[in-house]
Amino acid sequence: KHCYLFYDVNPGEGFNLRRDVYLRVAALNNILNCTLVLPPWDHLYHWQSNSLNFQGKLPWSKFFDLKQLGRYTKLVEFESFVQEETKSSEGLLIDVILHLQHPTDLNGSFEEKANFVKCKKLKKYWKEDDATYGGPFWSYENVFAKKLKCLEILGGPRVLKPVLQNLIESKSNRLIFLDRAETLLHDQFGQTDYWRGRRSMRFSTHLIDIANEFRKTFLKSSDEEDGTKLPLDWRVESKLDTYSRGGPYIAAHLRRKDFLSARKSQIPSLEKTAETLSLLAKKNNVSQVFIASDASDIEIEEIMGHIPEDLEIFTFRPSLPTKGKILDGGVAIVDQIICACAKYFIGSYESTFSFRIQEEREIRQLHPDSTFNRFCGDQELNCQQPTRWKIVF
Ligand SMILES: C[C@@H]1O[C@H](OP(=O)(O)OP(=O)(O)OC[C@H]2O[C@@H](n3cnc4c(=O)[nH]c(N)nc43)[C@H](O)[C@@H]2O)[C@@H](O)[C@H](O)[C@@H]1O
Repeated sequence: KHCYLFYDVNPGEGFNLRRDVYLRVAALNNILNCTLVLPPWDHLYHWQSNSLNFQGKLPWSKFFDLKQLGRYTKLVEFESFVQEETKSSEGLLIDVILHLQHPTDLNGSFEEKANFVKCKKLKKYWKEDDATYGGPFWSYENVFAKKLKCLEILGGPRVLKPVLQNLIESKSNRLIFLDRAETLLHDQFGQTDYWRGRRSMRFSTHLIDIANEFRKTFLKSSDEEDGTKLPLDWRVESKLDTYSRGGPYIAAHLRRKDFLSARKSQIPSLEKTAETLSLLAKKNNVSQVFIASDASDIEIEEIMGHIPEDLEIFTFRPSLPTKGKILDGGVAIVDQIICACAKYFIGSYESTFSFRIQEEREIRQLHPDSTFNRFCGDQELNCQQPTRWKIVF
């Protein structure tokens, strides 16, 4: 019988870390030859727009191009799967929940391992009756599971494969749910297979169109002129002879909100931000600056107040109807696409949002010097720049 792999991530994690977890699970799915059931997007903590209501139970097609994703791993959207699987309205019964957790006792050894342990204090799952568990399951009510197991794991798909194979082949489990999937590591971060998966994560066409329209209207930028055009099918991408040019603007990802406390010493003041942007625009010989940020309008205005008059600052602020359609998650992706096509990019310290932009720029083959940059805190003396995780084909 064919196996299906479900998963979920610690609820507090943001969109861009989740994208990385997806790659690890997709790599696992590939070596198991199962079908990955894409976990619906639950309302994430960072999706805070007052003008929008509940932004949960979202399919992946809202943000990504399913056809391209499907060229890396076999997959299906959750709702399509449920419709197919449960022809009646009885709900979905998963065979086994595998709750992943970090080993409690490492003894200083970082050897890969996976061991079943007794499940402790898992309040989020409860017994419906002797044979079924209830749980959060992406806010869906009609989903249950037959068994719950806890697995301490240190490692990636390679370590998990035999465990899952055993569950599938010997114990005839067909629907397997990996919870806390962020515990799983990459087998080969930054290698060819990683980049294959990463390149398959093309954004939805409707979001790319919005970003391109913005570039054309405000930034005199287009893929044709900037050399940032990608082939229709990611599988035919290959190394170019020269680096791409990028659009006639510099772009910044300025992470504020919780980073103001979480990364206090590495986040610059608004005045210093403005100073850095002015300098970079001059250095790159451009008069346009695009800012992607979770900053408030007031903070953006303050930056503008410190910028010389010959420099134009742009932010993507969609109309309400557009925002209602693409939601906070879509707005963030449009911001990322615009940053991905700029002549020069500067991001924020250890933000996965910035990391994903850097990857997009590697995929478009812009010069690494124009990509792996970050803002420094006002007091940072030796401001180390981001690691250069360069694309390999
Ligand atoms: C410290 C950690 O940082 C992690 O954040 P970090 O890696 O930056 O990046 P993310 O995990 O994506 O979470 C940040 C979220 O904030 C919004 N956001 C941040 N920057 C922008 C922007 O430039 N434009 C738009 N439109 N939205 C932005 C967006 O919803 C994004 O997914 C968090 O996920 C963790 O929960 C934790 O807080």
